[in-house]
Amino acid sequence: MKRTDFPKEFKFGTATASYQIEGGIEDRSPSIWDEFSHTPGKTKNGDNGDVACDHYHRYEEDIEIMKDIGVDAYRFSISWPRVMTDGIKPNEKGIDFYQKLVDKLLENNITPFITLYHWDLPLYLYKEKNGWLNPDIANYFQDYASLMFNKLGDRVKHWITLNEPWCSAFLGYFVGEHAPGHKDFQESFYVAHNLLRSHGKAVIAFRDIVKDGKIGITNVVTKVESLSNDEKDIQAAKLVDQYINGWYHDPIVYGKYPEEAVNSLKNIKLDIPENDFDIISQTIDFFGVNYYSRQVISYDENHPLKFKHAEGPLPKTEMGWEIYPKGLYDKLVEFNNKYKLPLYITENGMAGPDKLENEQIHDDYRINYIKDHFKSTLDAIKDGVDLRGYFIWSLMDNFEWAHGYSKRFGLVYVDYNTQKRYLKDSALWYKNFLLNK
Ligand SMILES: OC[C@@H]1[C@@H](O)[C@H](O)[C@@H](O)c2[nH]c(CCc3ccccc3)c[n+]21
Repeated sequence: MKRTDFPKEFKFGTATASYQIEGGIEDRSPSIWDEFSHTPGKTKNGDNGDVACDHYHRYEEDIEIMKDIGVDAYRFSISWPRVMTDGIKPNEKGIDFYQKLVDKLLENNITPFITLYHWDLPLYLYKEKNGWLNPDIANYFQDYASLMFNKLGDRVKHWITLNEPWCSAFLGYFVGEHAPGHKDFQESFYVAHNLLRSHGKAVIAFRDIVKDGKIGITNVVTKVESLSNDEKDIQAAKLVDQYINGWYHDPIVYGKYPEEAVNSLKNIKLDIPENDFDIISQTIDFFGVNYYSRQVISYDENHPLKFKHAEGPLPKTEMGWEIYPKGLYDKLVEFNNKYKLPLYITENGMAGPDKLENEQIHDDYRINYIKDHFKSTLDAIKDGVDLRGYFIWSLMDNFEWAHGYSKRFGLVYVDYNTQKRYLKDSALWYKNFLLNK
């Protein structure tokens, strides 16, 4: 498989997120992830993003590395608390950082794709305004989005409103594994709804400000399969697919939540003002798909959503996620048929047992993972999927949320003691692939 097997305009890239790589906390106000990671017991080894990959001070070097690898595009997120103090007052120093970042990318012919929200909500908005639980958060988000569109929209034409609202709502407000660490089932549905309303308000602003731009939303897209042919397991898997995938895609395209999932939530209040879906279902230009693996589901009476995860038999990554490239093909074809929107794979990659030896990292497992998922991508394109790009997660090893720095997803290895970067064999492979070798 060669690069020229893909459409000429297809964009190959790599991706990161602000809290996971920037550090530079001295020049920004705090986010919910600063408070969460500094709370004992919340992250592995008490790791936090205070320094991370020190990208805030090393962004020029990191762009040089991307140039060397030869990527067409780079997906990164803006730190809301960096560009607006407490999420409210524009901070010119923070805005200036992203101005320089964008200009340096463009100088190197790397197309910027900006994610407005990749989980680092300004702490003030959480503490004083109740964060995503407050319907008014959509106005704060629209103000933030408008500021960024006005400041960067002349040069940045590809925007993603939210990264994985499912994670923000479910992991942040029900499971409690992510910031702000709530464990309230009902809250997680209010949060999901306010995230979608915020998305819609940002799209409305975008249409006024960046008339020649493209905007979408990225969600985790997981292939959900039933553990058995037992009717209960099949039904449980179908509902999980609706809770994770449908819940964040159907309202945007169809203007309503998935019916069976709604009906299954007997004791969940979803008292929704009628025009909310008019806001949420603003036309978008693409869906971003973050694909990593599948979930094997069986029925479980004791779970509020009546399901439990089953251990699949396939080889797994360091995250314990099965390696399942067929799932990517299946979801791309399904989404293409169901939503009829252009798609970007905004994240795909793996955490590996990466070891630095003689300034090299031999990650053949990651090369094979990427090749297998590229193959699924090419098969989907050949079968008619309107797929426009693929961003490998991640450019470099970084802060992996509750796992801290214990999980390495990068094409580039980061020695956190020295902040030195080392291209892994997978980065060298990607470089040759992009040269069509
Ligand atoms: O876990 C690898 C990456 C994160 O580093 C990204 O920030 C995030 O966008 C992202 N999403 C997923 C799939 C959903 C998921 C997120 C966190 C934990 C478990 C599953 C994997 N990843």
